[in-house]
Amino acid sequence: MSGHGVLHGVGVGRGIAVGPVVRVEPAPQVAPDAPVVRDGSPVPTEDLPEAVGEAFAAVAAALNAQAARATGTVAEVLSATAQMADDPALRQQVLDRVRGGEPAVAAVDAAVDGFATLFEQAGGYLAERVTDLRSVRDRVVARLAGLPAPGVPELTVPAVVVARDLAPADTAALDLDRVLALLTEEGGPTGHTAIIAGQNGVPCVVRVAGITAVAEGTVVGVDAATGSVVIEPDAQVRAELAAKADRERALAEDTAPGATADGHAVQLLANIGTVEDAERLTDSAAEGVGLFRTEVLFLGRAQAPSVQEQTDTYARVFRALGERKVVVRTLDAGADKPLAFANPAPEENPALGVRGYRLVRTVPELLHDQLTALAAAGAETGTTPWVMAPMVATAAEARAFAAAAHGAGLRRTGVMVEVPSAALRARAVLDEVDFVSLGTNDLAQYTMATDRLRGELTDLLDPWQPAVLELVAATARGGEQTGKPVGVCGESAADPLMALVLTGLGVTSLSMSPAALPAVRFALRRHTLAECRALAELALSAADSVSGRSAVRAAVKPEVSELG
Ligand SMILES: C=C(OP(=O)(O)O)C(=O)O
Ligand SMILES: [Mg+2]
Repeated sequence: MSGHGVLHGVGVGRGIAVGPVVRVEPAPQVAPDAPVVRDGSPVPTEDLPEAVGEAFAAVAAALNAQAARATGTVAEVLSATAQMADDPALRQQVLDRVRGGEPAVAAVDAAVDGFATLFEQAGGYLAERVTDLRSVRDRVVARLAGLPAPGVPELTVPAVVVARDLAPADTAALDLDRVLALLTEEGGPTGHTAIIAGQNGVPCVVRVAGITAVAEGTVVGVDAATGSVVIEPDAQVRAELAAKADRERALAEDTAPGATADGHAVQLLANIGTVEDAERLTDSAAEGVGLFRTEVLFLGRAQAPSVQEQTDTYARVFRALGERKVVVRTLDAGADKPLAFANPAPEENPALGVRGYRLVRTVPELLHDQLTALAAAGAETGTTPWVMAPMVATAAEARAFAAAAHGAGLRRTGVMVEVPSAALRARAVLDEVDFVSLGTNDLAQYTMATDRLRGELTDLLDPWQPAVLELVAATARGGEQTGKPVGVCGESAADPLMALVLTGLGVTSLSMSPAALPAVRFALRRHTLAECRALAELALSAADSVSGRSAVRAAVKPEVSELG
């Protein structure tokens, strides 16, 4: 591909976009004694208190205006931050310090640090608001120093959003309807930002070296399947991208259930996080939902939503899916998805701590209320949800979860296999529940002892690592021995080549971001089960992840290897 240069990163799912870059400005690097600037000139000392007051007021007004134009979670995140900027106690402390002769930026930093410490000590709801406080700090300091406002910009036209990395709160504040693509310099392909982008059908490429140096307004062409970003694509590149987008649309015309060339059924399902995601599936060929990440409903809250609110939300999802299967995952808080009310105390190793199903040890009412709400929503809509727990390590945990779910009136129970111990003991786990679903994002993290949020270790986190595939194979064997379904709902299911390997290993359903379904369906349709088994053998016997993927790529039908 040509243009004024091509940058490469790790693509998430599939999708193509061409559009102008809008940058998420990073937190300003401003010295504590930097001068306060207004209209390009330094503000005299006697006017500093007025300038500081004006900076806080302007930040609050801008956030409120942005909130008023937004809806849902975006509006909530923005107005919570606006309230902080309007807080009289915070402003007073800064003004007192400035009147006492402290430089303005140092005064803002000191007052914010003081409040942040108090909030952190108070824990719970207040601790969660430290992020809002820091974001107010960054905006006020930027304004005082005469720099552009940091954080997520308001999008007036559809654009390609570029950031160093995005926190879940930043992503929540994005108006995804206007985001053509999301590009980050850092971050990892299984981080929450990438996942939210994937679920909303937004093409996303992470770890794009050099992308933050691209100027605002530059037009870029993004191809998530190949992880490439063309700077100022010429007419030929634009035509190639448009043709590729057309091919993707043509693939989507096949809406028959997932199956290999010889008719071996592999259910093709969608990953969702919200009611809106479920509603978008109305016209999709997805055979159902293989992973409903319920924590999105809990994110950014001071307290867990009530049983009634949860029931209403789950019922809306079940109604949107009608007769189709819905696999709901109970709250997976902790580690990469922290929630103040579920994880109040900081942990040294949160990924190895009290997260996922383990929360039942510390806040059992969370699981109890959620199961109650799921059962009520099932009864209200006449559906039988499949309900599974995340981060289960032992058969005993699977048994306890199934008992709790049955006690609440739920009939179909399962667990995620994300920890090597559960994969190695898959048969014993499956003796306790009706199904399992492999979370390959976490399974790779725990198998390879590699933090999934450390983007620079992506090579180790690769689901093509033969060790990870061995554990998938062990889990699938457990499924064959017990005659129970074994799905995959990690990001790896979205890779058409990997989908063939997973099928060959004995996986019975694949769940992914909806945009990835057509290519996976196409790949399956072009290979028999025996061919998938041979591909699985190639991947398992490879020396490493890179040679495994290349060997599989060289062995598949050419029209599938061309998918990228
Ligand atoms: C599907 C998974 O769960 P999450 O990405 O939400 O942790 C996984 O770990 O693969
Ligand atoms: Mg997981």
